[in-house]
Amino acid sequence: MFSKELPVAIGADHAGFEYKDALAAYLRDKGFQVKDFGTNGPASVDYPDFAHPTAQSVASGEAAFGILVCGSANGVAITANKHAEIRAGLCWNTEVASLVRQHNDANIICIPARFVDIQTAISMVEIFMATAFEGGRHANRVAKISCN
Ligand SMILES: O=C(CO)[C@H](O)[C@H](O)[C@H](O)COP(=O)(O)O
Repeated sequence: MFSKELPVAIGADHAGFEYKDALAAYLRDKGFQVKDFGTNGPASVDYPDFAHPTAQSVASGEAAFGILVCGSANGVAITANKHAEIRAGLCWNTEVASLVRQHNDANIICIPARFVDIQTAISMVEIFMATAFEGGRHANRVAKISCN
């Protein structure tokens, strides 16, 4: 459902960088371009410093969609959703990863690295990428999300 013409934007803090790197390698193997906003090591960092540029890349249309990873995924989700054009959903299994596309037209998936294994993370990204927004009644709801 997402064009390979545009890169995938991906970012993480120190709790998520290993998952970020594994997901980036998976996506490149599948022929996607990846724009990696870091971080790139275990040194403690602040998740907004990585979530904001990732979200901006999606919001600007530079990236097709985004992936954000931190320990619980709450920090990166809260940060990304500060961008008016972003609908960032926290996902912990493949059913939720499908629903966040079907019902919420999410453009960023947020993954809790300390609470899911890497295979689940990869499977969630696969489902997220392959699932279309259902529109209909959901479009009316999504249209009401923005409050500014
Ligand atoms: O923002 C978060 C909490 O929702 C993320 O999970 C961070 O990764 C976490 O806060 C980092 O915690 P740490 O103790 O500094 O590693």
